[in-house]
Amino acid sequence: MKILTAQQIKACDSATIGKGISSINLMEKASKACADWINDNFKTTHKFLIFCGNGNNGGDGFAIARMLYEKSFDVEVYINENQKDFSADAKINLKKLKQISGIEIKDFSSFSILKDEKTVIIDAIFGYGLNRKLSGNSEKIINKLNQTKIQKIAIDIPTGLYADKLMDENATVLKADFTLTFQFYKRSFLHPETGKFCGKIEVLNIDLDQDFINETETDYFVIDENIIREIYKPREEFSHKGTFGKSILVGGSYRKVGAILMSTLSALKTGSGLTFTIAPECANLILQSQAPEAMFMDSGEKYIEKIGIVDKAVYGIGPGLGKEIQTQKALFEFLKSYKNSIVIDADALNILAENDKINLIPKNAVITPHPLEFERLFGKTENSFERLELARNKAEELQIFIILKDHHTAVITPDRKIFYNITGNSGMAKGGSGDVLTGILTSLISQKYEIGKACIFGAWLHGKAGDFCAEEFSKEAMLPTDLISKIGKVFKYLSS
Ligand SMILES: NC(=O)C1=CN([C@@H]2O[C@H](COP(=O)(O)OP(=O)(O)OC[C@H]3O[C@@H](n4cnc5c(N)ncnc54)[C@H](OP(=O)(O)O)[C@@H]3O)[C@@H](O)[C@H]2O)[C@H](O)CC1
Ligand SMILES: [K+]
Repeated sequence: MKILTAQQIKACDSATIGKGISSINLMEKASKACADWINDNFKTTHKFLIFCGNGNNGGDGFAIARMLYEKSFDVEVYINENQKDFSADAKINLKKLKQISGIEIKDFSSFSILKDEKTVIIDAIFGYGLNRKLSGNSEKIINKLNQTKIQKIAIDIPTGLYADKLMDENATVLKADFTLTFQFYKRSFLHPETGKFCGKIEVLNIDLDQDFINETETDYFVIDENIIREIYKPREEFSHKGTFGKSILVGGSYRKVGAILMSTLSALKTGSGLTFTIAPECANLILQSQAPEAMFMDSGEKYIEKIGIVDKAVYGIGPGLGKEIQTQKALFEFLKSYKNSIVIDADALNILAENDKINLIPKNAVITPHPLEFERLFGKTENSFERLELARNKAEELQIFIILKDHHTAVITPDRKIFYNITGNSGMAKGGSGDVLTGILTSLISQKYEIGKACIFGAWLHGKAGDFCAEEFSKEAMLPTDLISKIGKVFKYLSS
């Protein structure tokens, strides 16, 4: 799914209006989508306080108020009486509202904080037209609403949040429980500093002009199921284990064998035909007993001393690798002569960063840093937006794929495209999750998925398995090893 900027969405609206639907009818469609969602998710015993701005976000609010009233909800509307004139479409909907005697229209200042959980706040003050930090009455009312401990629904975008960038320093932003947004995710929904204001996001289709959307260039995408179902290749029946590639997982060190075991198991569970693990002798027993399907190639007693090159294989290197000098030398030697596909994670990334050997990362490699590992490799950034721009530059400069792990993991490609993943949850923020991802990615690439597609599919699959785990075990109790056990359920979900 494409992510468009506020400017592009505005242009998309005009293109849609140019195709025959009037702007007021587009607003009616958007507002109806919101009113229908609210009607499906709240009982008529709920009362709605709708706060409206002077632009089209406010216009949505007026129309939603009318529609909820017609659906027998109790509704009150609040406006900023000394704000300047309303937009044309907001004016039309305000006029319609004033003809309904059953709806009171009050000033923001008459709102007082309440506790009644049967009352729900709807924020229709500013949407994608926000172009400066809130001030005056709009800042005051948002602060007041944030102190009100009742449910809040933001229309299109929580007021105070920009669509495409980080908000200003000390900006006031509505903390919503739900965000009902039109047609597209906005980038600010997908970054940690800004996404935390959105609550649960519902993307409502309002049939914007598909030709315009198809023709509009963007570097930003959300990984949705349509993309995944295009990438996923059901397994061929007439095949043999060689058809499904050869994965080599490299890692493990004394007292840190679990990491490479999890990578090995997740590579197996993701369907790799032949799976080998290069690890020190101390890992042999646990690997051979816990992952009998994998073949074990030892290298050193307590830590890896040499990394052999196996032909026509894909390597996943790093989990539990440790940073012994001998291991470091083995890694540098290996990377100097290895020319095939590779996933580099965890300690392998840290070794390269600490020894300033980033130039050893082969072209088309996949690196999977979390923010701290990213910072060690490429330097400090002020925020996640800056970090992503730096990742785009580095992916292009080094011609590599970067999977930047965060609440919403982002896949960055060598041609500077960004694919945000929206599966997964905080239950995955535990040691070992990254090791599972490394196994998944190595396995998919060894099964001849194009590297970029393997990154997108692997990030989505990893998160989807995490969502199944959260459902079954809770976010607190789920473990990375549970993730591995749910990989099969994701494949069954995809083939259903
Ligand atoms: N395709 C869609 O997504 C559709 C969305 N719809 C809704 O339309 C809004 C966007 O409406 P718009 O009128 O462009 O902008 P806003 O309502 O968000 O803002 C209104 C004006 O407010 C001014 N502004 C901006 N920032 C501030 C601020 N901090 N303080 C005060 N005023 C501010 C600005 O005007 P200026 O002239 O003052 O610059 C804004 O223009 C979208 O979010 C949806 O809710 C349509 O209903 C249908 C299609
Ligand atoms: K809003």
